Amino acid sequence: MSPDGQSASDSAVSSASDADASSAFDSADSDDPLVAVEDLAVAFGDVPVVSGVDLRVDRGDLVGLVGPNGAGKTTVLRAIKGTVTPDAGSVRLGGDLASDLSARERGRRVASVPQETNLAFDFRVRHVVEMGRTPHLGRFDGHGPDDERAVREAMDAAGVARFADRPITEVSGGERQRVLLARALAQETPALVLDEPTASLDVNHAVETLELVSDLVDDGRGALAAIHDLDMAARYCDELVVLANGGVHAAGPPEDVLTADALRAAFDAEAFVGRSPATGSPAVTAFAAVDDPGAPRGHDSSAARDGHRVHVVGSGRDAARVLTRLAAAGHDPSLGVVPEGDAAAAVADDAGAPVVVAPAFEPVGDAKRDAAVALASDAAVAVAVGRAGRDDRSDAAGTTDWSDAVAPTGPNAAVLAAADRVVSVDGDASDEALLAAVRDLATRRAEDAPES
Ligand SMILES: Nc1ncnc2c1ncn2[C@@H]1O[C@H](COP(=O)(O)OP(=O)(O)OP(=O)(O)O)[C@@H](O)[C@H]1O
Repeated sequence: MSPDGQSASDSAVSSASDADASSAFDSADSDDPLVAVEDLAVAFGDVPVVSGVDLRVDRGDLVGLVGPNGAGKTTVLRAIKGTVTPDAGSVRLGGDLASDLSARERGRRVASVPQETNLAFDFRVRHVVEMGRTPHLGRFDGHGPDDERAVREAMDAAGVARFADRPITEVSGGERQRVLLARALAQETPALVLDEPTASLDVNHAVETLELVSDLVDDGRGALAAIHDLDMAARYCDELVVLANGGVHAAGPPEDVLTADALRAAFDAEAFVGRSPATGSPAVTAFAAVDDPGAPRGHDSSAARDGHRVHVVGSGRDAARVLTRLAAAGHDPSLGVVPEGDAAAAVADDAGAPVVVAPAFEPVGDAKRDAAVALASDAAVAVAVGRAGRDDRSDAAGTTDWSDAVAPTGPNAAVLAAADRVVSVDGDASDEALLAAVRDLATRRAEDAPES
């Protein structure tokens, strides 16, 4: 196939044909998806980029397209816009094959916000936004009141009215991105495709932009957005499509799709997926991969991690961090005993890790202690997270002093005693040291185990 003309790719619509002026798309009455991509394949020359891509955007859907650099997100969006011709498969807009539609009709069905633009001329911002009206104009029409209203509303919504009379060449990268959003809004299409719409935006404008798209979707439009920021994608999108390794790696609601295994397989990243306390949506913490020969990584390693059962003893943020890092590295952690409300307990819940929690101001009961002992003795390794040399203990009143949960006479002494092998770390331990020690002890334990 051939990429067909970069020059046309960034304009709202490249030409106006009257051939289908009467076929104004009104899918409000239709059950057809606004965008349906089926079995799409695109190659540049003889280099395949994506194949077998299926996705659909219905009214009310904000679909996020995520994936590593070079996965083909922009290519898929360009195939939908019609600026790249698929080698195989189909793109339908409102039920009709996009290839059967004129540029004008496509421009009435889908508007795009490109990642970059070649708007080299010093058009005023207002004129760039007015270009969004092109698909709605007859061959000889000027802008009418409806066009002026649409342009005004789009500039207000995207927050560009303030610099409407500035040349586009004299606005910042982030302002330019919002101008392109305004141009797409002025097009008043049922579907929007956005390529990294927040890439150059400060945090306030990034949130405003996604809130705006989200509101438009709630009002009945549909949008497909390539987004690198996984937390933002999880927060705003109804569904995520993960592109990786030449195709769709996973698709579905963010909480189903953003898992540590999926991130490892798609992004080759070590990541912990928790929950944002503020929004409740998945929150991704990625770590620099630690060079570890025992831990295979790579494209086909989604289920191949050599993880071990590791029981963590300790409390607070230090234990939370250790648990997070172990889970991201593919281990299978558990935790306890920790006091109710502890930061590490919240992380364990997010990780789906077994955790034993005891009331903060009472002695640790036998049942709790036994439960943690069982977890520790089942683990290949226990990690004691604490401050070396402390000797805190249950006090005379019978409550538990959690200030150093791993002290030799502290509340978890019996739990640590039950573990086969124990790694002791303090809060400053490096990831490398922690992971190397865990893997080393786990491997030695496996070697020492009697043959069955
Ligand atoms: N016009 C082109 N000619 C040849 N190869 C291209 C062309 N456009 C893109 N590619 C290649 O296709 C692959 C996918 O590129 P694409 O821009 O779609 O990825 P992406 O997922 O959007 O990446 P990023 O996250 O970095 O923006 C890359 O390897 C890229 O180099």
